[in-house]
Amino acid sequence: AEAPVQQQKVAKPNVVILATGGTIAGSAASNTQMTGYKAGALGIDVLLQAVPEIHKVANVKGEQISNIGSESMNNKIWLKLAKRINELLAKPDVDGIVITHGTDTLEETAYFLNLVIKSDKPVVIIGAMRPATAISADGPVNILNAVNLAASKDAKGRGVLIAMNDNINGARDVQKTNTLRVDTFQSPELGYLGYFENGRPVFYKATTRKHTIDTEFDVSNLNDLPRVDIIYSHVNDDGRMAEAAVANGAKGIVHAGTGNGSIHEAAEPALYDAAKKGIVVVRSARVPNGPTIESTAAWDKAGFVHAGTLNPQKARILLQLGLTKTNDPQKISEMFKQY
Ligand SMILES: NC(=O)C[C@H](N)C(=O)O
Repeated sequence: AEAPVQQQKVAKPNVVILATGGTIAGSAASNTQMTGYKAGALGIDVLLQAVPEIHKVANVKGEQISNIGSESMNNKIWLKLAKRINELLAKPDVDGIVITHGTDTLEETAYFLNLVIKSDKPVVIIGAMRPATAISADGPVNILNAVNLAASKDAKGRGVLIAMNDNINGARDVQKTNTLRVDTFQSPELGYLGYFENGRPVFYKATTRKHTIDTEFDVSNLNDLPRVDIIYSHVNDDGRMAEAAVANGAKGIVHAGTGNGSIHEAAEPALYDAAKKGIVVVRSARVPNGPTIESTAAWDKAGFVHAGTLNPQKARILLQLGLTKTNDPQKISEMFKQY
């Protein structure tokens, strides 16, 4: 008689979900209420109970890092989150991470982690536009897709990924593009990296910009990040906001300029003064698409750095991390070409 075939049990990947708050953990008085709810009201256990299907895909453990609306995200939670992810991913028995987050600053946290996580294992960040209590809440399917992605070998080495509305976006290029709709996360300039097909992640593209294990940034000894302010330019801009940034101890200024990062002539003197004091000034644009490129104006001669396709809020993060290494504008300019 033939020997019985040994049932080979394939071990499921181990995924840790770190919850930070947001609408995905939001609770409203009724299932038709889509706004005016309390963000960050439900704990990680309640979120995961809504999606028992994740346990077929992976061994899932949840941890609560914070429970806030992401409009109130801060350096302290960022550093706690990054350090915890680095600690978890250093363990051989952790295969991937999912972070639940509010959508308002999700693109910022994603890019920050993209630059400071020291592992090529998958890190996926998600949120929701409808509270967990809403009819057709988008959180549960985003959680299921995210666990599939974090458990997938294909997601390795691609930087931090955003898994919302059946699309995969990369942390560097993703933006929240709509205040209310569930298809708000797009990479308008450079496009999606892939899609979910029946929950299975399928990649079509990868970023060529450096991230995770290839960056020079290390948060392990940081307890705070340098202050960098964003100044939004407009008609009749007069440079007072730049003066205020300097007076309040900014180490860097991101100027969200008009057009291709243009600066109002009345605001120029305050920014030149800031640069003379050793504050690094980055020119970015308030226009949602297109790069901010070098300029023949006196701006480049004053040492202002141009942000490329990073929007002001992402340029701010790269400048914060750059300033942990140097305050030489030329070296920071090199970083803007690589990351
Ligand atoms: N959809 C959301 O998650 C918005 C919420 N204000 C947050 O960012 O926490």
